Amino acid sequence: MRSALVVGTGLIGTSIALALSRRGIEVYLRDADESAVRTAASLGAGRTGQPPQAVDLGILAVPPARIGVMLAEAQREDWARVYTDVGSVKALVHGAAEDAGADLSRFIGGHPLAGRERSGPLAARADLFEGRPWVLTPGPTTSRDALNQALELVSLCGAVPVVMDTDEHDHAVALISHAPHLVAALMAARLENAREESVRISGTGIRDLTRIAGGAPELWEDILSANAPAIAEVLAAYAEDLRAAVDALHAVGGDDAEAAKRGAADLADLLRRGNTGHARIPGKHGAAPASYTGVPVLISDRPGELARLFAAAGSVGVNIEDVRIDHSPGREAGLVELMVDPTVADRLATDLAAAGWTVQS
Ligand SMILES: NC(=O)c1ccc[n+]([C@@H]2O[C@H](COP(=O)([O-])OP(=O)(O)OC[C@H]3O[C@@H](n4cnc5c(N)ncnc54)[C@H](O)[C@@H]3O)[C@@H](O)[C@H]2O)c1
Ligand SMILES: O=C(O)C(=O)C[C@]1(C(=O)O)C=C[C@@H](O)C=C1
Repeated sequence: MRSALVVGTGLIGTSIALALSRRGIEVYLRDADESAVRTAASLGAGRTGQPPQAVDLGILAVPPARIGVMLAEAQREDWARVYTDVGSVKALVHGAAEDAGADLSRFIGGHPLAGRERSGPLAARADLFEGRPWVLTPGPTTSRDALNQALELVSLCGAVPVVMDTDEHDHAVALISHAPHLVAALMAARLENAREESVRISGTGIRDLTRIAGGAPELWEDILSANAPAIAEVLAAYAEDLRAAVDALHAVGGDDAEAAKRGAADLADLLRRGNTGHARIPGKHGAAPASYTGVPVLISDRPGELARLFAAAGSVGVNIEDVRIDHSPGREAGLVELMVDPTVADRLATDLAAAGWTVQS
């Protein structure tokens, strides 16, 4: 691939454009919102303006409901040789593209399973897709050229291609992305009118569980509507489990000793199922989930402090696998947990402490 056009320079489009530009691809940017294009260009994601001729790959990174019609229009105006999209649902996109009269042989559906709870070009990151699954949904008529260009895109973004059919994809994301998003929103919505005294003491648990509830409501309304039946099926299963959990809790808190025992066993069973399900979620690069050890370090709230801490870990040869930051508003310090291989955790704690960092035990 030599050239690409990204339509929709928000979080995902700009992240892709940044990754491609860094790999030397000539990237053109387009968006209905002029300021989004200008911002993306100023970040180094590519150039504004019309490409002089059709580019190798057109990447449609707009909300799912817009993709089908946009593909047909792009093909009529010959923006690119072949196209892919990044929409979070796939059957609707393929159906809408067909209804709009698009040439499906020059299109392959795509969906990177990476994102953030923030929108727009300023939230973009060139490394957003590193090691993440990127689903491709070729149809019966998809050309070899479209498949190859999409595979090259995935590889240039550092992601891992996974081929699926559209229905299989939509059922899978209902379970692992869309229903969880709704539940996160339900949990966060409970805080809307909660007492300030309660919300103030929120810890990392509720923060982790509700992070994605911060996503843009317009985009998520579009995504959820486009995959509604599959999501409703998953929610109905949650509802059964919730009913059982409520019954178990009532029994545990009641006067009947036998019922309380059964209720406790039901709760334990649910929690065990949770452990098993959680353990199945793949870790980085699609590998089996690794268990890392956290090294908690207290840092002051000064610009550059985090970068200095990462550099300190790097200088003693330790790879940081993940990081959690607990930043309490109004405090001058934050707690950073460096997640590392268990075999190097003690050495890292000792070396950081020796270098003057406040490592918590
Ligand atoms: N947010 C995520 O975590 C995530 C992850 C993977 C895939 N996706 C998918 O990526 C796509 C984009 O999501 P995002 O999070 O980048 O959203 P975003 O809101 O950050 O960006 C979308 C951009 O599309 C532009 N746009 C909308 N309609 C347009 C049109 N008709 N013509 C030109 N530009 C138009 C908007 O102005 C905006 O700049 C969606 O299809 C979404 O389902 C999102
Ligand atoms: O990490 C996040 O913030 C996301 O919302 C990412 C996430 C996901 O559910 O994993 C959300 C929607 C996309 O279609 C793909 C990825």
